Amino acid sequence: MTASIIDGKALSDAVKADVAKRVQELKTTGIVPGLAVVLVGEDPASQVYVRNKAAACEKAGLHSRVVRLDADISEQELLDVVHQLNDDDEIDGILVQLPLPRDMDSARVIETIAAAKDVDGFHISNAGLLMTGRPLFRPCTPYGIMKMLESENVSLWGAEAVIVGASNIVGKPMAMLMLAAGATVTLCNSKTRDLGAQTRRADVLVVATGKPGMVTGDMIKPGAVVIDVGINRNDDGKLVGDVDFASASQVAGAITPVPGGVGPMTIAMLLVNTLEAAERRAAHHHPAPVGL
Ligand SMILES: Nc1nc(=O)c2c([nH]1)NC[C@@H]1CN(c3ccc(C(=O)N[C@@H](CCC(=O)O)C(=O)O)cc3)C=[N+]21
Repeated sequence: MTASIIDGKALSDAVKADVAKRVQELKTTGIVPGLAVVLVGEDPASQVYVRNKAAACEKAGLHSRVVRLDADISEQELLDVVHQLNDDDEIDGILVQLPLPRDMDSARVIETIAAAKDVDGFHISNAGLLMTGRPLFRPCTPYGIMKMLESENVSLWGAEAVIVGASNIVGKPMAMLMLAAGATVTLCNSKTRDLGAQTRRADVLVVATGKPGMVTGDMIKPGAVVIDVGINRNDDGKLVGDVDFASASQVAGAITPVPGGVGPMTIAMLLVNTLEAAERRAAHHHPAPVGL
């Protein structure tokens, strides 16, 4: 069998075109959605992502602001910047690029972002809302994966979903979204005893470990849908996922490529979340009557 390739780039373009349309509608009410991206330090990979996010905002008509801070800034200075953005009426969404340098307490920084502006969905309030079935912001990567499965008509109702990697930003929220969609969810981690025995049960397999080539074709059930969240740069500078694409695509029914799979969807869903934050602001916004 040769898997069909799930085109995340094409779907992300469609999602962003829809966002652009809704942004134009919102602008007729006088509201422009605004995203602030805070980048601490000069990690080259982070620079690329931040540039891509700003470009995507511009193209869809959102206002974006990149706040660049020195790597040696104190945690308190970073918290002050976050407070200012919380109070800034032009900003609907705040994203602090992770990982933060050195000894900074990223949990403390994330908990300082106003939950209503936490378009990453990483704040404990948003994690709790998601877990209890009334999400405000869904974390962008798992949200994008749900969109991809929906667009491929993959039903999760009663399906076996196996997730490899239990991070707060991908694995755990992914499990919550798939559970809510009716899947029986298995969440594996680095201690899982026989990983292949778990992954071979999956109708839908999500791999988010940060280890290139971790999942190979022999670990996949024939015909399964395989979602590769990994973005690793190998020795010759090429981007590769956490799944060994060559062997996996011989067994899977459908698979996401790297690049051009999950990554572009993550950015598209960031725009969706920012738009929705602005739409909620519009719903609460009551301009003073003319003449008063
Ligand atoms: N607070 C926070 N929120 C994030 O969402 C966040 C973050 N921190 N830190 C870093 C990671 C990484 N991330 C990516 C998004 C898109 C692509 C993407 O579009 N990738 C392209 C390739 C880009 C390239 O060529 O390098 C693709 O897969 O096709 C990659 C990586 C968001 N992150």
